Order: sequence, then structure tokens, then C-alpha cells
Amino acid sequence: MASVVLQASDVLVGYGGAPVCAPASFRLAPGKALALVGANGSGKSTLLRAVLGLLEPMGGTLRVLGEAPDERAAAFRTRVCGVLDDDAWFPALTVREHLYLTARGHGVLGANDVVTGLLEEFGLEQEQHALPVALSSGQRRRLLLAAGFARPRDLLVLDEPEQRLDRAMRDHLASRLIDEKAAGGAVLLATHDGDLVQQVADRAVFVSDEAVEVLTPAAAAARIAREPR
Ligand SMILES: Nc1ncnc2c1ncn2[C@@H]1O[C@H](COP(=O)(O)OP(=O)(O)OP(=O)(O)O)[C@@H](O)[C@H]1O
Repeated sequence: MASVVLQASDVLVGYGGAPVCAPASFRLAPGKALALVGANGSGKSTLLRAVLGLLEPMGGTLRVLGEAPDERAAAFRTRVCGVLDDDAWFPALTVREHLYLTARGHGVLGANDVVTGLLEEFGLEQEQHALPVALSSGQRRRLLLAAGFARPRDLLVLDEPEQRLDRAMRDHLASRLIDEKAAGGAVLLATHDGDLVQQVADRAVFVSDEAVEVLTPAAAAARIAREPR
């Protein structure tokens, strides 16, 4: 496997020709996790969207698994899994059917058993035959996360995965991400959770319009504690 999963060199992102933050440079290797931290609206999600190939950078060089990100490319979508807070559901498919479709669509063997395990892991057994419209926002969040883990991936990109999770589920997510690294996966997450940064991340990137700095997880957690929310 490539020794670098993600390489950003002076990447500038924004909308309508206006950058949302300073140019960002960072790299991520297999088996490592990188956290993007910073104030609300600082540009974390926008950087994630560029990594996922959903937004063309305005400047700099961005390489994901050696290529410019392109979500239209099947090879890219096979290896890069994004979990955004986008609530993109098929309204007539149940929780179980969503997970099964995701796993089967990515060629997972024994998809039914994989789904059964994920339903239990993410506390969705009772809701497995419910439609998305019937779920609480926290249950929908857990379904989004479970769908991310239902399919193969080399890079897992998560936007504020801690949102709407209780403490126990946050801790479970942290251990799941540590396992992901141990299995050789790379994790890029935007987060406001300093504990999650310290539990999971090997490095952090502090995003702002003045400068984008690479920090230790402890330094990033200290910055998060100081940021107004
Ligand atoms: N589609 C869009 N078009 C124009 N501006 C946008 C769009 N999406 C986000 N923005 C703006 O870009 C800036 C950065 O937003 P972004 O969502 O990347 O920040 P963030 O760091 O992820 O914030 P938060 O922590 O609140 O999720 C904000 O000023 C936001 O209003």
C-alpha cells in the first residue's frame, strides 16, 4: 500500500472564488488518524469535501491515494469512504436494507452477518425494520456511521462523528477508530471533541483563516477547549 494516503500542499478551498481558510498542508499515512479542528465555520467540512472530491480546490495540490480526488471514479469511491452529515437516504428502505445495500454494493462477503453485527454495535437492532423518516436524529447519525463501517475502505473521512452520540457511543466510536488504524486504515476526521482527538488522532490540523497549523493531539485539545462554540 502507498506510504501516503493523503497529501495536501497549500490547498486552498472556498466558494465562489473566496477562500474560507488559509492554505492547508498536511499528510496522512496508512494506520494513522488526522483530526481537523477549529472554530465553527473555519472551513473543516469544506476541506473534507475537497478530500472527498466533492469540491475542486481553488489552489495547491491535493492527492488522495496518489491521485487528484474524483468521486466519479469507481476506484476512488471503492477506497475512500466519507461519512458526512448529509442524511442521504432512500425513503423506502429500512435501516437493515440500507446497511445491506451498502455492503452488497461494495461486494462484501457475508453481508447479512456483517449487517447484523453493525446493528448490534451501533444500537440499532430495535430500529432495523424502521424507515429513516421514523428515526431520531441520533439514530440517523448512528446509521450513517454504521454504513461507513459496512463497506471496505482505505481512507475513512468523518465529519464531526461525535455529534448526537451519547458518551458510551462516543467511546465506542473511539475504540472502533483505533481498531481501524490497527488494521492499516487511515482516518481523517473533523471534530470539536478534544477527547476524541486525544484518543484517536496521531496529529491534528488547526484550521483558521489566519494560518492552518499542524499540532499535537494534546495541543489541539487545548485549543478546542479555548474556542468559543
Ligand atoms: N455551499 C456553500 N456555499 C457557500 N458558503 C459555504 C457553503 N458551505 C459552507 N459555506 C461557508 O464556508 C465557511 C466554512 O464552512 P465549513 O462548513 O467548512 O466550516 P466548519 O469548520 O466545518 O464549521 P462547523 O464546525 O460549524 O461545522 C462558512 O463560512 C460557511 O458558511
